[in-house]
Amino acid sequence: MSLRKTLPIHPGRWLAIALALLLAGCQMQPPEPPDEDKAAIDRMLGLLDERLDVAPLVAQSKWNSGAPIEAPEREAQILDQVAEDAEAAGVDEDFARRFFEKQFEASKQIQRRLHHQWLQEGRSTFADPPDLAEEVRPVLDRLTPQLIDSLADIQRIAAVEGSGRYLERRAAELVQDDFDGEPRNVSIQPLLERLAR
Ligand SMILES: C=C(O[C@@H]1C=C(C(=O)O)C=C[C@H]1O)C(=O)O
Repeated sequence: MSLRKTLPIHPGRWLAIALALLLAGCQMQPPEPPDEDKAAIDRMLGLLDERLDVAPLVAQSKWNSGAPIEAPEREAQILDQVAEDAEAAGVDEDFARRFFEKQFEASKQIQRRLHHQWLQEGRSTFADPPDLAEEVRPVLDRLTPQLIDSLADIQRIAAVEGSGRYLERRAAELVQDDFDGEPRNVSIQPLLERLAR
């Protein structure tokens, strides 16, 4: 039996079939946010990465001074400022609060892991540790208003289809994956909860 008989499709039909397949393929692609929303998400992820990078400096400074990793009065002070700035930027206060609480958690996770590691290694003090109050906390304080501006962007694009999926994918590229990426996951969690898939 010839091929022509087993597959009796008129040559002209192939074009229609190819077009139909192409269209079906397009519909199967998950939606992507517009470029400017992608840029806003990338900006947020860059800031999260910068904030996580500060944690080892905090850990060094506390290793030398013996200060506790948990500093609840410092967290409360940041949250007061956050509440004020969030209101001015039109960011939902509960969202901002939860977001920063997760950033504290991620930072403390890194600090605890490092202290644990240094304890195991029997590490002595660092020769030239950064000063927590004078050098390290000011870096975090400079990031806070930038993060709040970025939260305003995130809030604006929260309903954009595919924004959560895009953030998750880009986090793997733009945010450090130290300690098996656990601090990264903690830091992006409040954003993933907010953004549409
Ligand atoms: C970074 C510090 O350690 C912890 C984490 C904080 C943060 O991420 O901003 C704030 C206070 C501490 O509970 C610090 O003491 O400054």
